[in-house]
Amino acid sequence: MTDAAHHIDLAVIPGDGIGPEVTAEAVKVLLAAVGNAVDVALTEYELGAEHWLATGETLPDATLERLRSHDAILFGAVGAAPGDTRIPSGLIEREFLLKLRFSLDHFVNLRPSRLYPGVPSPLAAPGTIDFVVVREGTEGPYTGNGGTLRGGTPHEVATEVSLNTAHGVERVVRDAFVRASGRRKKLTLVHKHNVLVYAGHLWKRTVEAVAADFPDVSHDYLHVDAAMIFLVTDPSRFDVIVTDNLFGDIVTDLAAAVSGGIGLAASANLNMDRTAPSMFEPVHGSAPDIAGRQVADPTAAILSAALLLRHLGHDAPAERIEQAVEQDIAARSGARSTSAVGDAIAAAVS
Ligand SMILES: NC(=O)C1=CN([C@@H]2O[C@H](COP(=O)(O)OP(=O)(O)OC[C@H]3O[C@@H](n4cnc5c(N)ncnc54)[C@H](O)[C@@H]3O)[C@@H](O)[C@H]2O)C=CC1
Ligand SMILES: CC(C)CC(=O)C(=O)O
Ligand SMILES: [Mg+2]
Repeated sequence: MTDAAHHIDLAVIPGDGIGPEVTAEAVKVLLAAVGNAVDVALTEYELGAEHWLATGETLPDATLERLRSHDAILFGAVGAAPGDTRIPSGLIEREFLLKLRFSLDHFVNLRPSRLYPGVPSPLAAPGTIDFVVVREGTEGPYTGNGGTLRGGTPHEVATEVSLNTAHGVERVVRDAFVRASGRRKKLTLVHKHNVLVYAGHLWKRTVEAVAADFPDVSHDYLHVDAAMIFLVTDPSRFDVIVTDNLFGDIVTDLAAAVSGGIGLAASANLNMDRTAPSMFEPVHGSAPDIAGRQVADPTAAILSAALLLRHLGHDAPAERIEQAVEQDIAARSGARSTSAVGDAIAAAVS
């Protein structure tokens, strides 16, 4: 057996707000699930809005290089409260989080949605939601191409350019087809090519071209606005959704809401070429409105740890976590603290 079968060199970035609270539970459960079978070396990094306030650092290049040396990164969330005027809006999101995702080439942002048995959904019936969103993670409108001309004047012009490359679109579309092939064999491209014609047509042409290599997978297309109707009225029609960085961000918060809440939604930022560590984090943000009160649901972070273990080839402990989460969710009755949820799931996987 290789050393990778027994050892994980894990970077942990708890971040801001509820990030440290939910990440502590994810680490607790991960360690309990692997037990003595895998030696996990943890290195914690203080990064995020609070760190910037204390030091003026977002993501120094030296820190990025240290992060690059780990097997994987477990991340909580970063960001200040929307009204916090001490921190320029977008600074931490762009100069820490997006810099990290782009630098480590996390081109597949995988966000599974499943309505677990026992979870009350505002809209969907049990068993009707089981799809994954494959969100492009390194391009789109999040690349920071843009600017302001004549800022603050009545003639101000603000741009935010969406970058879509043939290479970037092809690799994520191909990944989505591979995933669809291993699932219910249905891929839906979500975009807005009736208005965003240049990017939209590149995505559509790419899906048509890659589809030829996957004759077992059927594919269709929905404009993003109509897709949101079906996500609410008929989520069972989706198996694999592939979409760009911005649409994927929005689609997956709605997907989380209809499948039991943002506290259950896990994600993986994957470098599928394995040229750098992948990063695992809940879909949600730092939730400043509930931070520090031990009321956040750590399930999304815990399920993200399971995705991490799977990515590194530790399928058995990942499976234990997923089953324990499913049982924990099914048995929920009253309110529990963040750490009580983590304790219960950790006990179940030990
Ligand atoms: N990956 C990341 O680090 C992300 C960071 N952010 C940042 O987080 C900050 C807050 O952003 P918001 O727009 O408020 O989004 P958010 O996802 O942090 O919170 C939205 C709502 O969901 C609730 N919520 C989130 N996670 C929860 C959990 N685990 N359990 C129970 N309730 C939960 C919050 O209390 C809030 O009411 C901002 O600075 C934003 O930029 C937002 C999204 C992702
Ligand atoms: C804060 C953003 C950079 C990202 C985001 O909202 C997300 O990835 O879900
Ligand atoms: Mg988001």
